[in-house]
Amino acid sequence: MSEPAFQDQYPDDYAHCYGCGRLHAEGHHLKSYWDGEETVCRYTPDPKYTGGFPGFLYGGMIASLIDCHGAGTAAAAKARQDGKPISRFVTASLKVDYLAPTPINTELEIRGKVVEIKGRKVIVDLVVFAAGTTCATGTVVMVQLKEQN
Ligand SMILES: CCCCCCCCCCCCCCCC(=O)SCCNC(=O)CCNC(=O)[C@H](O)C(C)(C)COP(=O)(O)OP(=O)(O)OC[C@H]1O[C@@H](n2cnc3c(N)ncnc32)[C@H](O)[C@@H]1OP(=O)(O)O
Repeated sequence: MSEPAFQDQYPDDYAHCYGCGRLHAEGHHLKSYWDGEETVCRYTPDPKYTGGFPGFLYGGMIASLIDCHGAGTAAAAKARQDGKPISRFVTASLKVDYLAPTPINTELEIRGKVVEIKGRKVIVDLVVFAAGTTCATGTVVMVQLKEQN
C-alpha cells in the first residue's frame, strides 16, 4: 500500500467528512486502498460504538463504513478509468444488509467491488468481514459532484 489512501487524495475543500475526511478533527479517518481489482479498508471499532448489547457494533457505524469506503472506491475507480486525479463523490443511495453481529475490538475488513461506472454515477458492492465472517453487505450509488467533473 505505497500509494496514498484515496481519502488522502481528496482536495482540501472536500476532506471534512466525519467518516473519512482527513481534515475532520474528530472523525474516523477511514483509509481505502486498491487491492488488485477490489478495494480494501481496515478499521477497528472502539467500544464507544457499541450497539444494542456489549461486544457488538451498532448498525449506523456499519453503514458509515460501507458508505465512506464506497465513496472512496467510486472516486478511485472513476479516476483510474479517466486517467485523472481523484475527485469527490457523494452518496445518492446506500443499502445495507446486516447478516451477522459485527464485533468491536476486532479489525474489520471492508472490501469494495465496482459494479458500474456510467458518466458521473458509480455503483459499488461492498462486504464487511470480521475474522473471516461476513457480517454485512451493501450497495451504494455514488455521484460525482458536478463541479468536480
Ligand atoms: C462533499 C462536500 C461538498 C460540498 C461542496 C459542494 C456542495 C454540493 C452539494 C453536495 C451535497 C453534499 C452533502 C455532503 C456529503 C455527504 O455527506 S454524502 C451523504 C449524503 N448525501 C447527500 O447529501 C447527497 C444529496 N443528494 C444530492 O446532492 C443529489 O441528489 C446528487 C446525489 C448529487 C445527485 O444529483 P445530480 O448531481 O443532479 O445527479 P442526477 O443527474 O440526478 O443523477 C446522476 C445519476 O445518478 C442516479 N441517481 C441519482 N440519485 C439516485 C438515487 N437516490 N438512487 C439511485 N440512483 C440515483 C441518476 O439516476 C443518474 O443516473 P443515470 O441516469 O446517469 O444512469
